[in-house]
Amino acid sequence: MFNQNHSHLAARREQISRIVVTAQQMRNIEERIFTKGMPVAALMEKVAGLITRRIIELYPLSQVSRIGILVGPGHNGGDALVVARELHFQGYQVAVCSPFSKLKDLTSQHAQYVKILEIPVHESLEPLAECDLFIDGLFGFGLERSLSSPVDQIVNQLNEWSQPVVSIDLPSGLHTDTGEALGTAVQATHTFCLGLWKLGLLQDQALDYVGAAELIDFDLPLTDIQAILEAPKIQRITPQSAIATLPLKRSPVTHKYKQGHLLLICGSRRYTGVAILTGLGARASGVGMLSIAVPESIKPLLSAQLPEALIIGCPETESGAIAQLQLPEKTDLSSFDAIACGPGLTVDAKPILQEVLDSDRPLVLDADGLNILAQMGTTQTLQHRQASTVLTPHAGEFKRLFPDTVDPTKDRIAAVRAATEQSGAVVLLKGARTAIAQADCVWVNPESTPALARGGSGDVLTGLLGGLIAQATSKDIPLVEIVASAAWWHSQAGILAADERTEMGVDAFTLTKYLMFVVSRFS
Ligand SMILES: NC(=O)C1=CN([C@@H]2O[C@H](COP(=O)(O)OP(=O)(O)OC[C@H]3O[C@@H](n4cnc5c(N)ncnc54)[C@H](O)[C@@H]3O)[C@@H](O)[C@H]2O)[C@@H](O)CC1
Ligand SMILES: Nc1ncnc2c1ncn2[C@@H]1O[C@H](COP(=O)(O)OP(=O)(O)O)[C@@H](O)[C@H]1O
Ligand SMILES: [K+]
Repeated sequence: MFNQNHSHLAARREQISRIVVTAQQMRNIEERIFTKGMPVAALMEKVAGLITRRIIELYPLSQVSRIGILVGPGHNGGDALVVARELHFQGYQVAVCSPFSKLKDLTSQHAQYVKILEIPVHESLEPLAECDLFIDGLFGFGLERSLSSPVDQIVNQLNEWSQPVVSIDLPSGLHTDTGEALGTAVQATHTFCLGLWKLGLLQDQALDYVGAAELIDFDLPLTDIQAILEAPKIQRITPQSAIATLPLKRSPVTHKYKQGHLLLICGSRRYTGVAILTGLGARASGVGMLSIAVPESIKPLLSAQLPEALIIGCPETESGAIAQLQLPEKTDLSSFDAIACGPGLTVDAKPILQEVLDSDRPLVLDADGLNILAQMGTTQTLQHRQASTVLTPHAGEFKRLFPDTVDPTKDRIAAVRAATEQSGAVVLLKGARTAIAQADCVWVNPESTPALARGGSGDVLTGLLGGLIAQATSKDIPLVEIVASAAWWHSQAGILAADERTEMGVDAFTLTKYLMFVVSRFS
């Protein structure tokens, strides 16, 4: 019985940790449970109790004694006032900054009560300058417009000070869905996201404000969540979701051709190292057979670095790009389980792209593969493909591929969704929080490291991804999930490498060495 409950809780935790909501969806979920009878005030007590407990764990009285609480007009402010009261009872010296004259009813009642408890309440922030810690309860998902005076000045002042800040639900000022700072926003040390992950916290532009983010689960029933969240669904990649798609178990009687055959087409005389890095990424995927097509003149270099791979030397252009694919005898593109094409090709390799697009194999396009595709016209060109295509642009490549759609620097999730809808491809938009979309399904990689912001780390991803797709062709796993798992694996290797070697120590070659440790750690 105990075990059953335990596994039930673990399953809930996993499900909850994958869900991502917009402000409107969160509002609808909460309304649903309030309509069913959960009192708003009771929920606020519960949530604030959980927040208080976590603050005490992170900032015990032995280290922090004075806490400043910033209170906004809505229920985010209400949460903050309950936290103020509870911290006061726990022995902290609490002071409140409440710059709004009009508060929602419940918030106003809590404001009255903290005054009765003789907790000092100020309209300005200045009297709180000596606090050791701040709790930001100005706005949560109810923020509707840019911060204006005086609250914008309060936020700017707070950001200038050096004390840690815990934001309740979201750093105040951030748009709940796009993560954009509306005018200004609190730069938090910790963000305690309440109930379900808000989309804005997974957008790159929010990351300078969010600090370390964690979810405070307050037991929203899964049935109520599921009743509101219809497709399209946005999900966070978790270790469990990623590991589930990796080709970890092999049949004892398998052989190399059953473990996938990947063709990489990459490199030029100018970009030799790129081809090596892509090859090393593919090697780490565990793919059964690896063939790498490169210009003839760099074949010896590739052979030296990847002795297990079949290196196919191809005729080259004057500039040192692959001029045409020259596959070994009795081999054509249908001999491979997947093709990954693009890193280091240069745009002179244009005829190659047409050839791989015409094949009926799953195809990953990256780097120059994307630049050539953009020249050809993304949507029209991909219309003719018979098999799946995965595009892996960073924001610059994305804009070239999809010039007339949502700007990926404004809303990455909306952008990646529009791109998959337009092109029919699986689109992986690289960044700090890489987003992957196919049809109405979106996955976001919630954890990574800026150590990966370094030339060559994307090439490693292309090889890894190609190798995983080649191995999965006989399995019944949605392609978008394999792509999401590759992004997760790549980031986790970066995190592991950065932990051991600092963020400066993760060059792309080193990254390839850490890939296998991720799987052994999590599986
Ligand atoms: N409903 C509940 O009982 C729960 C509420 N929760 C908390 O409540 C928050 C949402 O509460 P609310 O819907 O009241 O929203 P907020 O507290 O985020 O703020 C909305 C209030 O601010 C005003 N406002 C919006 N933008 C403004 C701006 N730029 N300048 C000045 N005023 C502005 C609105 O008119 C409204 O009164 C969540 O983020 C969370 O902290 C959670 O604790 C979960 C349970
Ligand atoms: N700030 C960051 N945080 C986490 N990951 C990042 C960050 N910046 C870049 N990355 C990751 O590093 C890789 C860079 O790929 P890309 O831009 O194609 O570089 P390259 O072509 O030089 O290999 C991508 O996987 C991307 O998601
Ligand atoms: K807040």
